[in-house]
Amino acid sequence: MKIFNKENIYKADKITIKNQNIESEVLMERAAIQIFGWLKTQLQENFPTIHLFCGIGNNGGDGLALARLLLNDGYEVEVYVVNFSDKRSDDFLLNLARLKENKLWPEFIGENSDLPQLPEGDIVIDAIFGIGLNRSAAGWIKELIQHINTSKTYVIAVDVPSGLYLDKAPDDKEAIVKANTTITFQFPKLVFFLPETAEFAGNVEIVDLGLDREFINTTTSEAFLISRNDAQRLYKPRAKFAHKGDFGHCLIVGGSYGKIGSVVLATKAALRAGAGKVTSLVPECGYDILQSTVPEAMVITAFNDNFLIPTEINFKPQSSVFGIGAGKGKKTAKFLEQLLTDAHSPLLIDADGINILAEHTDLLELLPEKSILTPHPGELKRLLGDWKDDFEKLNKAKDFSKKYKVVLVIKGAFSITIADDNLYINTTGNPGMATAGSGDVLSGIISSLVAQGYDATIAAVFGVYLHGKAGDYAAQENGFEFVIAEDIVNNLGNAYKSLFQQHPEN
Ligand SMILES: NC(=O)C1=CN([C@@H]2O[C@H](COP(=O)(O)OP(=O)(O)OC[C@H]3O[C@@H](n4cnc5c(N)ncnc54)[C@H](OP(=O)(O)O)[C@@H]3O)[C@@H](O)[C@H]2O)[C@@H](O)CC1
Ligand SMILES: [K+]
Repeated sequence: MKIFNKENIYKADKITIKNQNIESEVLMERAAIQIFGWLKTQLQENFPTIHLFCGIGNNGGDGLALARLLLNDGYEVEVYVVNFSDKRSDDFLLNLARLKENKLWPEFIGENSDLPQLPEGDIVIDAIFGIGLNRSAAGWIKELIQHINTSKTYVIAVDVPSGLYLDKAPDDKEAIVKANTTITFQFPKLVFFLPETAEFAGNVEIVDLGLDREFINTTTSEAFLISRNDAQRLYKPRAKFAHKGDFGHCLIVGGSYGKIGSVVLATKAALRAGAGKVTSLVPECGYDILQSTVPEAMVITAFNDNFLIPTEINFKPQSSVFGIGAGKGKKTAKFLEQLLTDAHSPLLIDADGINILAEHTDLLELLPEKSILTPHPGELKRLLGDWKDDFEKLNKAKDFSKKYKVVLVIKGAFSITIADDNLYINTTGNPGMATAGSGDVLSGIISSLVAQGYDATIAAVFGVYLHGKAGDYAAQENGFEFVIAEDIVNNLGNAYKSLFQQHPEN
């Protein structure tokens, strides 16, 4: 699903009005109807008081239209106009008049007004600012936002939590509504998925306004949200007469004394994700462990008991993983250099592999094109240096990916894959996956997909999706705390199957 920037959202709005030959207020009504429908479904037979805070732009107009629909359906509503300017939009004014026709006169809140009481259990609709925010909320508007945030109401933001910019980091986090749910129109917004700002949006619901399909399809976007429909399209079906040679040979290089488990997990994951053959290369201390825990894999060893040293590899894998559990000793770093120099196919570099690259930046030049790096934020910092906010982090990551022609997967609650100037944001996964070995499983999955012939960017995007989905199945069964990395591997089958189920369970 495309994530549009502010300019393209406004364009989509305009083109729809023109092509569908409608007035702009029709889109506002569609927006209000969508939120009304969502609320009604959630509330069922409950009728809490609903407090609607409406600005004077079109976000406020949406709020007023929603207030009318709720009022006419018998809900108890309290409507406040947050009267920060006299530049009221036409559709705001139209909906204000319609509300008055329905005998509801909103209360106007200004600089010296008392703030309304917001009793626990009531609902707040935040329609103060939408995508038109152009500076931080200040003064009494900020106080109102804080009043909403400290209340014990359930807060639903219309389109965007008021005070949150779409295209830059907040300059005052105290001046942003903290929503429980954000119902956003047509397009997901990037800031809802970035670590510093996701908390303001809460649960995100995307509702359709019927905006111009052709414009959406033909307009390019730099960012995408990957949901089930997108993942489904990435899947490569298997031919009936396929044989294991068609699904590639994946090499997993890693491990050191006490850390052979990481290679076991990645090896299993690579096999379960579908690689035709998997060979693991470990120090000798790992030989028995791998042979007995993963009999399906082949094992070769470095001539050293406890850590990896340069070792000759006498076959050409279609993909390789380097770094998991490897440590970053001198000889291990030398081995990475050898692997990079001899590589015939993209490498996936994780964990200590990334730390070695950060310490020996000359090695970066040797990375084969389309290699994949999968850092968590700490490893990314070692690679890129510090950043002041999420936007700077993404820009630095994009520059890095372009410079070295590699795919970056930044791991997190919403993992982000960066390649060719594009961002792909993952939607699967859960806090149960914050557990040892989870990243090793991801490395195995992605590398397995590369071995099977998936393009590196697609392998990363699809692999991250499958990994999260498998983790969701694991957590669904036994709860977040119970999940260990092995459970993620064991649910990969469910993750694949869910792509094509009519009604997936999660
Ligand atoms: N696109 C679509 O498809 C559809 C969009 N729709 C809806 O429209 C929304 C966008 O509406 P919008 O453009 O009128 O902007 P909005 O967010 O209401 O605010 C603008 C006002 O805020 C003001 N202002 C800004 N910052 C401020 C500050 N810190 N402190 C004080 N004032 C500040 C600014 O004033 P100014 O800067 O000019 O002083 C201006 O008056 C969108 O989010 C969605 O809800 C739907 O109706 C249907 C289809
Ligand atoms: K809002």
